[in-house]
Amino acid sequence: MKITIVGAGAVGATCADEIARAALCEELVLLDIKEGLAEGKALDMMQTAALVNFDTRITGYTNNYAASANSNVVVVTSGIPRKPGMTREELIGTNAGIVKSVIQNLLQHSPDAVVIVVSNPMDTMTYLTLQNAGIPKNRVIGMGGILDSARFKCYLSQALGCSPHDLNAIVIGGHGDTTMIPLIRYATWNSAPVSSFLSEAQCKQIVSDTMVGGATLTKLIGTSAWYAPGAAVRVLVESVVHDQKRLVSCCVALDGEYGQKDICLGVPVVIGKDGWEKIIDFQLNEQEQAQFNKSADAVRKMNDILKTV
Ligand SMILES: NC(=O)c1ccc[n+]([C@@H]2O[C@H](COP(=O)([O-])OP(=O)(O)OC[C@H]3O[C@@H](n4cnc5c(N)ncnc54)[C@H](O)[C@@H]3O)[C@@H](O)[C@H]2O)c1
Ligand SMILES: O=C(O)C[C@H](O)C(=O)O
Repeated sequence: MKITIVGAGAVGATCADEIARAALCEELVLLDIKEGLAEGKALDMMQTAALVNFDTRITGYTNNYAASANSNVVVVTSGIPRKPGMTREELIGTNAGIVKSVIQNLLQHSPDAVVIVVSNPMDTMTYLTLQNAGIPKNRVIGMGGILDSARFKCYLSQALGCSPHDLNAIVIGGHGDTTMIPLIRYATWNSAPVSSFLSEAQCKQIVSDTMVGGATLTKLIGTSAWYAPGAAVRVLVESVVHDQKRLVSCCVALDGEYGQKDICLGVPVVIGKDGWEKIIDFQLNEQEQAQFNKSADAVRKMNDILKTV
């Protein structure tokens, strides 16, 4: 098994660390445009192998896509992160060009890979990837909803005073401060609806905290997050590598599902060895469907900007 991660910055390096420690592949390639960065981070991580006991060979390269040849999974984290006060959408002008060229280079050497898109604005970068990759839609997965769902569970566990492991909660829609839809109606504490234990005001607060989860971290840190994003990518990669069929929220191409077409947006999907296998219909109620449609409208507007950048 071979995995390549492009972008050896905060998120890319954390993904590599998580994937190596979980022993998901024999070969892990880290690529960056910045001279020496991927080489250095790969070497640093290899020096943890004897301490944390993994056998993955991690190598780093500057712009050498030949080294990524025949990867089974590729993860795209290259691009700029936002700064406090910015939205993810503001990154489109810089990141669209980066993602487009990175995808072309990657697929030239690994035409059969499953592609995981992380760079922001992620929904639009996933759409851009799908438009340019020329590979089956099931092999293009945007990472966002799985991270947002983990944040949702974090806030729920704090309010309930419970273990996040005992929670089931999912966020669908766009991966944006205003486009995310935490499905509170479906959130359960080991099968019991969380609304049985939390007031309406508490539920509302958790939903709004979840939606701005990334912005809150960006304000605190000065740049965007990497630990939970890296762990979220690892869960997706694990489900592909071990054909686990995990049901998680990911950004995928919709063709009529959830009432939307010609767009990539977060929905519950089953992830297996060939990418996302099927979309699961959670039967949204009228209000949730209206929120989903509004989210799609906003993401579609962002996708339109691709024509001009
Ligand atoms: N989808 C998500 O849930 C999610 C979560 C966290 C971060 N992100 C996004 O991921 C991206 C990376 O965030 P980060 O914190 O790692 O940023 P970072 O600045 O730490 O790292 C980005 C890396 O990309 C590299 N890069 C830039 N252009 C490149 C190119 N053409 N080829 C190869 N490498 C290139 C840079 O040199 C840098 O090392 C940002 O766009 C951020 O918004 C998304
Ligand atoms: O918030 C960001 O800009 C980065 C990422 O999308 C996140 O949710 O952590």
